[in-house]
Amino acid sequence: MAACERPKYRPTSIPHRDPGRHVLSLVNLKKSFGGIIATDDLSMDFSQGSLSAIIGPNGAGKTTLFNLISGRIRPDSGRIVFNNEDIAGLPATQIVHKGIARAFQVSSIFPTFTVRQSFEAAVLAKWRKLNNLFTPFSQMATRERAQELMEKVGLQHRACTLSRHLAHGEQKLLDIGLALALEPSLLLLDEPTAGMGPEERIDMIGRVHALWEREKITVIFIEHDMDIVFEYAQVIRVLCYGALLAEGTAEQIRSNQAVIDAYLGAGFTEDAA
Ligand SMILES: Nc1ncnc2c1ncn2[C@@H]1O[C@H](COP(=O)(O)OP(=O)(O)OP(=O)(O)O)[C@@H](O)[C@H]1O
Repeated sequence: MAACERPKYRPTSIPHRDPGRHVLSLVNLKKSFGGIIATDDLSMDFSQGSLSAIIGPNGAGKTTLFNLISGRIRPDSGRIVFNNEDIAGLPATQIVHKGIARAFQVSSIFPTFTVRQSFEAAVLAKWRKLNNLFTPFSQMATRERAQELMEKVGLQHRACTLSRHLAHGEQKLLDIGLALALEPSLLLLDEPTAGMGPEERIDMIGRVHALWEREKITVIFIEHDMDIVFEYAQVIRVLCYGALLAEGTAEQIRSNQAVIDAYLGAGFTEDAA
């Protein structure tokens, strides 16, 4: 892939405008680390119930963007409007409470738990947040909810397996399932197919797509696999040096000259044909 050069124009073209209700809007969001501008005056809107991808070269600011939305880091300036409320700078725990969950390596929190125990712990954590410490919880209800979540991500056959003994793809499913236990309306997925072979990737993104359809939640995923992005994302946003280079449908992004120049590379259109 071609190296990303700082965009001279910004953004070159935004042919796509999503007409749906915006569940999340980023307004002039900025974040720097010393002299590095990781998020460069980003503004973008995410429609409720959409499945969209964030792409861009290494160092483009994708992870930083997820860190900002999920409250892991605070922006220098700008707004993150979620369900009409500015959540910029709120602590991560409060943001989860408001309905944004991020699936990443949570399984490592429960390495000595079985899959069922991990789900039960996540369900209890969610319910404890909603009630007070002394609210009695039915073991049956916890078990049923954990079972439901395991089935949602297709891990019910691994209920008695220790989390750390799961295969790589199964760990990812556990991460996603544990994020779903938080009952989010917006789910952030950080490279759901990373480290997988071609067949496993298709299987994983197929599961993510099925979940998105069934749960009717908004999903934003970071992904490097262009075949997956172009096949599954309704809207694709391309970052380059922290700025929005372009946004649009697969067709629009594929043929966007600025994206080809900065990210996809000149050979891409011929390869795709
Ligand atoms: N905590 C930090 N301290 C200093 N610099 C950081 C920090 N986090 C990110 N950066 C820098 O900000 C820029 C954006 O990084 P980020 O990880 O968001 O990019 P990315 O698009 O997710 O990259 P990749 O695809 O490699 O994961 C990079 O130059 C990175 O080195």
